[in-house]
Amino acid sequence: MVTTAGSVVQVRGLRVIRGPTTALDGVDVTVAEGLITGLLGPSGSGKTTLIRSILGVQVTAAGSVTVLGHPAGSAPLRREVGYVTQAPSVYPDLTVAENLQYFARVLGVADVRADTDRVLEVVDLGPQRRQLTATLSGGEASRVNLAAALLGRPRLVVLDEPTVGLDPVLRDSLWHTFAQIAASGTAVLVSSHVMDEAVRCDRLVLLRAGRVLAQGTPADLLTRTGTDSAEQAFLALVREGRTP
Ligand SMILES: Nc1ncnc2c1ncn2[C@@H]1O[C@H](COP(=O)(O)OP(=O)(O)OP(=O)(O)O)[C@@H](O)[C@H]1O
Repeated sequence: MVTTAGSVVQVRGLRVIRGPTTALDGVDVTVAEGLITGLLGPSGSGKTTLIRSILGVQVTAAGSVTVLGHPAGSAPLRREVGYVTQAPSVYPDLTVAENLQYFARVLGVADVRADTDRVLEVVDLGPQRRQLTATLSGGEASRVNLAAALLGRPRLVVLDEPTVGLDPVLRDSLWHTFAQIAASGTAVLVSSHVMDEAVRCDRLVLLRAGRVLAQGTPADLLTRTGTDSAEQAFLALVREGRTP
C-alpha cells in the first residue's frame, strides 16, 4: 500500500528505455521522510536507473517523478537532494575539512564552518578533519562522500550501493549513521544488491527486471512470503511471479 503522507519522492508509472533495454517499466515507488527506504534487486534490475530518474538526470519514456512536489531535477531541488555515488566525489589533494568547506560554498550554505562541523560529527570524522583525503582508509573516504551529501541539510539523501567493498564492521557503522540521518527527519534512499542489508531498512522496494516485485516493510514481506530472510522472500516472490 503506497501512502503519500510525508512522502518526499513519488514515482508513478515510470518507464525508461536505455539502449535496447526497457530498464524500468510501470514503476510506482514512494520514499517517505524520516525513513530508510532500501532499493534492492539483482544486478541489472534497474536500481541505478531509478536513482538517476529521481535525481532528474535520466531521460524517461513515460510516467512522472516528483520530489518534494517538484519535477525531479528541477532548480528548487538543488539543495534539497544529497547524492552519494559509488565513486569518490571529493578531491584527494584537499583535507577532509577543505573538501567539505569547498562543497558548502558551492552549495551556497550560509554558515560554512558550522555546517562543516555538523556533518563531520554526523559521520564521525572529526579527528580526520585535517587529514588529506587521499590518505584516508576506504571506510573513511566513503564517510567523507556521505558528509558532502549532507551539507545544507538536504531533505532527501540518495546513496547508490554505499556499502560495496566495505568490511562488515564498517558496513554496520555506516548503517547506524543512515539511521541517525533518517531519525533527523531526512528521507534516505539506499540501493543495494546485498539482500542481508534489507533488515536495516524501514521500507523495501524489491526490483526485478525493471519492475517492482514488491514493496513494504521488511516484516510485511517476510510475513507475506512466509520466509525468514529477505533473500528467501525475494526468491519466493520471483517464483510466485507476484506483482505489487
Ligand atoms: N547506457 C546504457 N545502454 C544500454 N543499456 C543500459 C545502459 N545503462 C543501463 N542499461 C541497462 O538497463 C538495465 C538496468 O541497469 P541499471 O544500471 O539500472 O541496473 P542496476 O540494478 O543498477 O544494476 P547494478 O546493481 O549492476 O548496478 C540493465 O539491463 C542495463 O544493462
